[in-house]
Amino acid sequence: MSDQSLRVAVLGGGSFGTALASIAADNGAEVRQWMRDPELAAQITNEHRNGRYLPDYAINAAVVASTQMAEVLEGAELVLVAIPSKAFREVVRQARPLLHEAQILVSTTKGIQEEGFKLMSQILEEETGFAHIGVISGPNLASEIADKQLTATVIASDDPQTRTRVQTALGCDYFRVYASNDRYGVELGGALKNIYAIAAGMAAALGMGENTRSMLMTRALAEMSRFAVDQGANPMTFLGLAGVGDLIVTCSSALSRNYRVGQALGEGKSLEEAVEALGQVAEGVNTVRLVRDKAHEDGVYMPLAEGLYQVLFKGVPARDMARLLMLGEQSSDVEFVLPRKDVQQDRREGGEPHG
Ligand SMILES: NC(=O)C1=CN([C@@H]2O[C@H](COP(=O)(O)OP(=O)(O)OC[C@H]3O[C@@H](n4cnc5c(N)ncnc54)[C@H](OP(=O)(O)O)[C@@H]3O)[C@@H](O)[C@H]2O)C=CC1
Ligand SMILES: O=C(CO)COP(=O)(O)O
Repeated sequence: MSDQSLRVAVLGGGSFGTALASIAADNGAEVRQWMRDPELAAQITNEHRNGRYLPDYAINAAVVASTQMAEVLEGAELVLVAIPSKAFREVVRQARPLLHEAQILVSTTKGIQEEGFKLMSQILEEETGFAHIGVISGPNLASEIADKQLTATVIASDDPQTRTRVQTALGCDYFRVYASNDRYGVELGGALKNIYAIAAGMAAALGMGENTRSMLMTRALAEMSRFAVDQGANPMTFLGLAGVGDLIVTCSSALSRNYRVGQALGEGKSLEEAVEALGQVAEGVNTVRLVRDKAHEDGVYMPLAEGLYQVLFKGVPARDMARLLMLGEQSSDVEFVLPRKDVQQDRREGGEPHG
């Protein structure tokens, strides 16, 4: 699927941005990558290595990195934005005068902006008003992609041109790109699963078994899709790569930064110590707080997110919280088949004291 005519710009010099830049270059595109660290930019361009974020992997030698955003964006048809959610809007604002309407803008970031509970593609839309906007999300551990492990992702956009252009730009013999038109659902899936990855890392550190991990992941999927439906997303999206696919990988692997934060917490470190030891962004820490608050506000039942919030921010010991969660409501397995309210009703009619 060689794409020699294409120019790709990647904003962000972290692990995922670098892995995607290398794929596009493997595919024959002319790739420029922007970052603010001049030493790292020189290392990528000259040594074809990202010593800070992906030290063990070779990057395609055609990737040219720079701290000059104008050079990177000039002539780019496709712009991938791989910047953590806290700095995303600031970087898009910096880029805005250099962008033009014909460009395809794609977020790769799995996080939420606190003000207005905005997802990253909504920020792209607000800041530019462009028509070609999309999101990449899926089970995509950056180091495995850099190692060319067989991987799949999703490009989600309601714009067909965005979907097909990204499929040809990034699809290759080790990276498959599936299409979705549920941009909101795909993006929400990527952000939400980080919450449960922290919980899974914590459960592993506490010595909990495989049954527990399976229960956690499956109930996480129920909780994520319940929240998504409340927010107007299509719950079927959660059956795909950006839902259950990303949930599986992030809840199973210490290559996930969110999982590693959970592990550190389970080993008894404080949140500050866990985040500091990681040295990179774990989006889930912020997401758990935002989602828990939003769920409260909107009346969505999210016991796992609430429990994790109590552990992270209120000092409740993780093991005590796990026990408490086991005493919570025994509700419907798949609530799109048997609604939760029907189970509650059955229990009331059956004379149970607690609904
Ligand atoms: N890594 C992965 O496996 C995957 C990550 N993602 C998502 O991709 C998003 C970001 O990519 P990822 O590469 O992982 O991130 P990293 O944490 O590896 O790197 C973050 C990058 O963003 C830069 N950055 C941070 N703040 C600013 C700022 N204010 N101005 C300019 N640059 C800034 C950093 O620069 P500096 O070094 O100078 O601080 C660095 O280049 C994450 O939010 C994550 O959800 C999605 C799929 C997989
Ligand atoms: O999103 C990811 C894998 O799909 C990476 O997760 P982390 O941000 O937890 O490393």
